[in-house]
Amino acid sequence: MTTPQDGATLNAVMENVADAAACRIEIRDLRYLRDGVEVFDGLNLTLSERRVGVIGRNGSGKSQLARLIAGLAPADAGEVTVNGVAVAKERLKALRTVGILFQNPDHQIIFPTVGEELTFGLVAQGMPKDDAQAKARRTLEAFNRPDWYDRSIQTLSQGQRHLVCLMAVLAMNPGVVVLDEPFAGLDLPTTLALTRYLDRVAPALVHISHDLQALRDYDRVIWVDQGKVKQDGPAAEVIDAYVAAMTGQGDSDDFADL
Ligand SMILES: Nc1ncnc2c1ncn2[C@@H]1O[C@H](COP(=O)(O)OP(=O)(O)OP(=O)(O)O)[C@@H](O)[C@H]1O
Repeated sequence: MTTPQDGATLNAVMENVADAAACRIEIRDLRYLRDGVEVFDGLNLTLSERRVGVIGRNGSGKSQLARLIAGLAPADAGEVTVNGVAVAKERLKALRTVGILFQNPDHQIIFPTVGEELTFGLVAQGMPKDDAQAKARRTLEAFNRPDWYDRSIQTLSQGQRHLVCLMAVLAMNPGVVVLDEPFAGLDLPTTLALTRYLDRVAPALVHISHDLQALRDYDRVIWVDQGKVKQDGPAAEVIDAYVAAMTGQGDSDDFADL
């Protein structure tokens, strides 16, 4: 990947970037069932740090938490608000408040060209189409990809598709970006480049990952286990406790609780 613009230039193009200090996620008495399976029963969390990591075993509830914070699923009881917006109910406001990146860009990209993909999110936010197209072009320029506007998604590599998703999300200027393992399967330089982009311009990040190293410098890490917060605190402390516990479990060759 080629070098992006510096953070100040990116911020200027992203426009109206939310103040990181004002970003706040409130999860109150959250109950959530997925196809009859109880994923959360009374979860409470307040997140106001700039970089929050979420870790936990397969099936512990991390992706469902990401969907709930992004407002993509309604809670069965309780509420999730991001910067005061009830994200599942106030969908238009939620699109301006929180963005999400999934593991597989092909689950996120809908349109055949890069320009259409970036324009779509902005129009969904309520921007007139001409303005949205102009902003899509400005965003591509900020990421040193001005020639990608008419580029077919099919001609892009997996890493490049991730970059399209990232640009589409950041063009919408969300205060909070939720990352649901978006870099799994990418090579190290691509992962580092995408992470650097995010670090420069995303006001607040909630990053779900099995890559514990990527979260070591975060302000806070939450270990989720069977839909509950098992440990919550400084990154190094929580990650070390998690590794110690998982190393013990890994010795047992038991998949029963997966
Ligand atoms: N589409 C679905 N239908 C029914 N149950 C689901 C669905 N998706 C997830 N679940 C259940 O919800 C629970 C939490 O799953 P979730 O995907 O949030 O786990 P995760 O922590 O993200 O796991 P992984 O690390 O494997 O991605 C699991 O018990 C899972 O079986």
